Amino acid sequence: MNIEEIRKEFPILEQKVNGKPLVYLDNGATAQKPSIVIHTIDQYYKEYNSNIHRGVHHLSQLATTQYEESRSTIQKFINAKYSHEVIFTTGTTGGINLVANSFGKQFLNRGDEVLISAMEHHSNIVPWQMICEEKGAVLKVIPINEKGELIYEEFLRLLSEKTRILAVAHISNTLGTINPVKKMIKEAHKAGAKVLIDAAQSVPHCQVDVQDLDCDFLVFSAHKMFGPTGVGILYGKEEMLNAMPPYQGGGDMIKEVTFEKTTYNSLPHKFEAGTPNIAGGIATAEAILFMNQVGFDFIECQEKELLEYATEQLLKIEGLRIIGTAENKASVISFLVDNTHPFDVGTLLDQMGVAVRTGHHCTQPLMDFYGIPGTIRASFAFYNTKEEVDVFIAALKKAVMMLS
Ligand SMILES: Cc1ncc(COP(=O)(O)O)c(CN[C@@H](CS)C(=O)O)c1O
Repeated sequence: MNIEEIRKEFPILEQKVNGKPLVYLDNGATAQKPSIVIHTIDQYYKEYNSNIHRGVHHLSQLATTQYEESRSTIQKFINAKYSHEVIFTTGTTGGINLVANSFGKQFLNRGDEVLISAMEHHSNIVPWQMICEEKGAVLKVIPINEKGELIYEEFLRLLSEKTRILAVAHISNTLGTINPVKKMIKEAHKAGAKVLIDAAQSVPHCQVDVQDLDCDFLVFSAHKMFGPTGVGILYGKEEMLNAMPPYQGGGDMIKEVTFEKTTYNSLPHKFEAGTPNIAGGIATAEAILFMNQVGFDFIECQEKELLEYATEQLLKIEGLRIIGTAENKASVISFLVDNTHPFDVGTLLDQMGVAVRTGHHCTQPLMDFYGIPGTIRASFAFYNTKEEVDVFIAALKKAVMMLS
């Protein structure tokens, strides 16, 4: 598919905002949905809505088959060894909380260390703070440099025999920095630590292969990769997930319940208590099949072009400073303009139909590092175009003029 054919698959891109064509540059917050994803959810509720794993009737069998086939599609998408290593969660946040609590309960003890980085999203900071407080473990933070890159020597220095788990973003949602996670995983394993990769911002943009990475856990959200909200995926190595206690109790996660004792279900259901977002889970597979149809060659090439072009045009604007200038970067640009506040710029851009995000992007410690309250962030997806970048730049120039 060429870019015109791709954009036709996203109905929302035809929308007007404040009378202007929508230019959607907030894909880091959530991506837009292709028609096949929308249709799949509509079709489920119209044709075979029922609960899964329990009913003997036709609709339940159909829904169960579709849901479990989605699990297999996800397994192949991230190249997991087994489909039961794919756990449906509520999102990246849900997945990290599951690992922090279950892994933490089983393997974290007083004086142990959890290692994260200074660029982490709050959902990869707060759950670890909570479990460290509960278990008397210590949270350590890998510092970054002014460009927004991890200081690798500091990472190696902070790793020790006390490090139980390393939890880092593959790609920063605020800076766009791509971290060298494969070699970090190798080093962490040498030190005896397990590794969780927050792949919320990488799965939508590049091929992620969990066996090649050799990570112990990897989490991401369907809504950032063109699927529905309320669905996330936790990948975990079979031996890790089998060694961890359930995270939530309820239906589906049990084998047998008596008032004296309950035995638990096997993987993946041990970690999937209660009725899930069935339609969302099924539609997630369609989002993946759509991405496969577009192809990562196109996705990575298109987004690289957009990043380079947008960066070049932004740097022509006087008083503009880009926050996050890593050598290895994804299509996320955070920036500030002298004598303006991000919120004001974002508001004026919205009046011109351009959707960006402003604020701390759930990375307040990162804002503290730069000594700023927040940034303006443009985050691109493969359906954005250079023409949209031109509209964005013209609107930004107008906004800056109005504010100065
Ligand atoms: C790196 C990273 N890690 C975790 C999350 C949380 O994803 P959830 O689907 O909300 O659970 C996000 C979501 N970042 C959004 C909302 S703050 C952004 O605008 O950048 C993320 O980018």
